[in-house]
Amino acid sequence: MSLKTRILGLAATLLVLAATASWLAYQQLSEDIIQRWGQQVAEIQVRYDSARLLQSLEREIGLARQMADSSALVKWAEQPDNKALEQDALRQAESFRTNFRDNSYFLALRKNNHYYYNNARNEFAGKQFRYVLDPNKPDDAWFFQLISQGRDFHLNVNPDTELGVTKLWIDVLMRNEQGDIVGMVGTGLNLDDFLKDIVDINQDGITTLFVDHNGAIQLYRDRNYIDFATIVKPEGQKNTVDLLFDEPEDKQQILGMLAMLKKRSDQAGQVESGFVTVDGREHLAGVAYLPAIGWFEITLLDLNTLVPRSYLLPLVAVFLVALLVTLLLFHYIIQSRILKPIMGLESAVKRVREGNFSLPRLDKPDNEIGRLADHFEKMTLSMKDSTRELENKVAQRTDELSRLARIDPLTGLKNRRGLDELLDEEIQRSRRQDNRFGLIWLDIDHFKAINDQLGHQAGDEILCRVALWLKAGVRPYDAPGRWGGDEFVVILSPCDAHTLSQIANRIRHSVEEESRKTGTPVTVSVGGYLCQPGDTSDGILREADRALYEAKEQGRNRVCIVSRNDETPVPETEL
Ligand SMILES: Nc1nc2c(ncn2[C@@H]2O[C@H](COP(=O)(O)OP(=O)(O)OP(=O)(O)O)[C@@H](O)[C@H]2O)c(=O)[nH]1
Repeated sequence: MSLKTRILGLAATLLVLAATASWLAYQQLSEDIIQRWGQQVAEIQVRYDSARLLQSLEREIGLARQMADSSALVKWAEQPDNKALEQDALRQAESFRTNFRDNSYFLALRKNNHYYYNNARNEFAGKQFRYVLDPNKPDDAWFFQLISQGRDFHLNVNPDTELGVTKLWIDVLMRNEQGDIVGMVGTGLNLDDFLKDIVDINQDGITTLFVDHNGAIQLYRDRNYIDFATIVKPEGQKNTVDLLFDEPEDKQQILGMLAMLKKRSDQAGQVESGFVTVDGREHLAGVAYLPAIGWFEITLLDLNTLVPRSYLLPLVAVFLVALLVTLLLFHYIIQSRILKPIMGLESAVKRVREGNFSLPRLDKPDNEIGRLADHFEKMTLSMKDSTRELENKVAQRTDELSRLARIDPLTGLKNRRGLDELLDEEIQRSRRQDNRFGLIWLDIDHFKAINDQLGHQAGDEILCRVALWLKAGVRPYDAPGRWGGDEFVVILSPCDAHTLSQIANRIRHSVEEESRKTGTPVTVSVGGYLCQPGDTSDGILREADRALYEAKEQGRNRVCIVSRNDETPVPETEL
């Protein structure tokens, strides 16, 4: 796998890992933030809603309590048939009516179960006695139930069928000095107005409801859930708060919170919160106990509406785009600073390995790779120089060897190989140009005897001297050479019969004369042949050898020129 593929793979893996980690962190963090925030908001909202309810009710409850404590009312309740007391009491009740927010009151006497009522329109002035409460009538059960429970104060959401209104009733027991219950007074608040003020708040995602100490729903925006006349309903038939939740664990959680808060009712301002599912949506529920009225306030926050996670999505998008840009940048840097220079370097190394020292322009980023490329370039240049130098030396050496291979080391003349090559060239030229050339083959006479008498060293010196005389005796463009032992060959080109004879004789004479001067006289026998176009190398040598043989045969120290049958041998000519 190439480095580029690996780096791209690594970058892609990193991208996926980073994106996954970021997404998980975002999920966790956003949930955490929303939970913390939600819990604080839930607590604030619960306290705020509780305060609003209590603020609305406190004054009414206070007035109802004052009314229940009114001595005129208590006295009359003890003697309900006393008309004077009745007048007094009803006057008193009417004064309370004008103070109640709803400008209405009710008054029920235990002794005769008489129920009195007047409303804002003073509709029942002078006829406040409305009816007699019947213990066997379900609509009147509230009165008897409250007295039997002996709870001094009670809030009751109840439709009054006689009066045709649904109200939130504030019921306060009247007690005489001995503490006996003598009746009940209170006022009612129009439920619709009250719900509008306290519960139907126009805040998206926030639901407020109130439940009584048993968990029965008392104030809720959906009237169908309100547990009207809860006091007279047996347990199990009440619309309790758990009806709002889908999951059994949520129901248990909420009921558990109610129980816990009730237990800690002495600690003011306690709020419990937890996550629940309502209508399939996750909500944060905040619950507070209101000891003043014996109710619980529950606030449900739909967190997805209040703080949709999508709010934070642009953040994730920005992060992902930043990540992508970073990776692209990373890829660009890796590509331009590492991969491209390395690939260039690799192809350069390949070229050099194949013997091509001309490098393309290498990328040299300002890093280790750039420095490596620089070193490689310099190394290649130096290799190129030394290779060229080496090649030159080898060529020189080869030329030298080639020259030496064609030179006789003793005399410095061409050796047999050099003469062979030259002979071939002359044969070619003769054929091409249709001209003739001469070949002289000479041999020192009785050289063996010289060697034997004077020694091999002296023999060598004589060979060298003969070579010098030979060179001096030919034309500058003729080629003398040592064929081997004491035999020499001269190629004369161009040449004719006369020149051949003339030079052959001059050589023979020169060796005889010059050697005499050295004190060691030697003579040579010379054979000559005038080569014709079309002659072969073997034929030429054979003819020259034959001429030399003739010269030897005729007594040595003489020249013998042979020619083809159609030519006359040239007689020896003295110089
Ligand atoms: N000193 C010396 N002697 C050589 C060299 N090469 C060959 N010889 C000797 O040269 C002699 C050649 O003798 P031949 O050509 O056979 O006979 P020759 O004595 O010259 O007699 P003819 O040629 O018949 O006149 C031999 O004794 C070789 O040993 C050499 O390089 N140096």
